[in-house]
Amino acid sequence: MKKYQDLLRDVLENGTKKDDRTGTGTISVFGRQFRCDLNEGFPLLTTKKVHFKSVVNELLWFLSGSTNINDLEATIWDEWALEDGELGPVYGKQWTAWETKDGKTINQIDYVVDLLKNNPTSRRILFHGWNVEYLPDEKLSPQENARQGKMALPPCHLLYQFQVMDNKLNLMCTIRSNDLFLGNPFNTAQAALWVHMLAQQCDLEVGELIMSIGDAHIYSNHIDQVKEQLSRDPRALPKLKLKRKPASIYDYKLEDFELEGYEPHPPIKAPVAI
Ligand SMILES: Nc1nc(=O)c2c([nH]1)NC[C@@H]1CN(c3ccc(C(=O)N[C@@H](CCC(=O)O)C(=O)O)cc3)CN21
Ligand SMILES: O=c1ccn([C@H]2C[C@H](O)[C@@H](COP(=O)(O)O)O2)c(=O)[nH]1
Repeated sequence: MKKYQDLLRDVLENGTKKDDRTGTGTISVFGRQFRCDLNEGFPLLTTKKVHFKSVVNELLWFLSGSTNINDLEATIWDEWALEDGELGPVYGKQWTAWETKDGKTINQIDYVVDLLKNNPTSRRILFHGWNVEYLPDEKLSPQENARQGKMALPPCHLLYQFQVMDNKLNLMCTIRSNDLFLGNPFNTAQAALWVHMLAQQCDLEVGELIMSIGDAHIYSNHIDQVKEQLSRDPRALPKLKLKRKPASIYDYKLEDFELEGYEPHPPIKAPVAI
């Protein structure tokens, strides 16, 4: 993942100091892309160990439609949830049960699977989470927003646009705001998982992943960790093995995902900005 290191260097060299909602402060650039050919390996960082199980768990949790951290086997959302575990209508709700004015719901994932199988030349194969009716008030805390039926946090990875060319499945994932040290490694690996899972379900080959980022930032309390990471040499990317073909996109389990040859540098801890 030299491209990831190049992005970190770009932000350190060209970024601007900026205040932010969390009060932590960032160095930011605006508008960056990097591309990964998924046939060259699975894009999981090797310059620090990323907890792959949490990456998979969070994705399967989104896909289940749950918005409650009690259904998530990871602690990464704890700081934003209400006492009962609720986060308001965040990712899983918008992806699988977007509410309509007649009181019904639309499953955007079903729509994507249907198009990939039945109309793969379409240029409309996408799902997104930016449901303006449920956006939080930035002046209130995540919990206050969730209590009022709003999202605790608005989506960061908000648009997943797929395209099929030469029987290969490509994805452009748009992220409006990206915590490059903690969030980005999860976001990139999950986007790659989407391509692998949908390609398997729809009898396609994996193609290219394009990560397209709006505000790409390094938090002021992640600088030392970033420098440590930049001092490390990237290693060969692991390979992802899907151990079986589940009956549908909703039937994947943690045990279905196996990484071969993941030999990263040690983990690096960093505080999360709330
Ligand atoms: N500031 C901020 N950055 C984020 O990346 C982020 C948010 N807020 N809010 C919502 C979610 C939660 N996400 C998170 C939160 C924490 C970690 C984190 O602490 N990761 C550690 C440990 C991972 C684990 O527990 O398995 C890491 O070293 O990657 C990662 C993503 C991504 N999102
Ligand atoms: O998947 C995610 C979720 C969150 N983030 C980061 C990006 C920002 O640092 C914060 C969100 O704060 P906003 O003020 O709403 O932009 O969380 C991420 O990188 N990836």
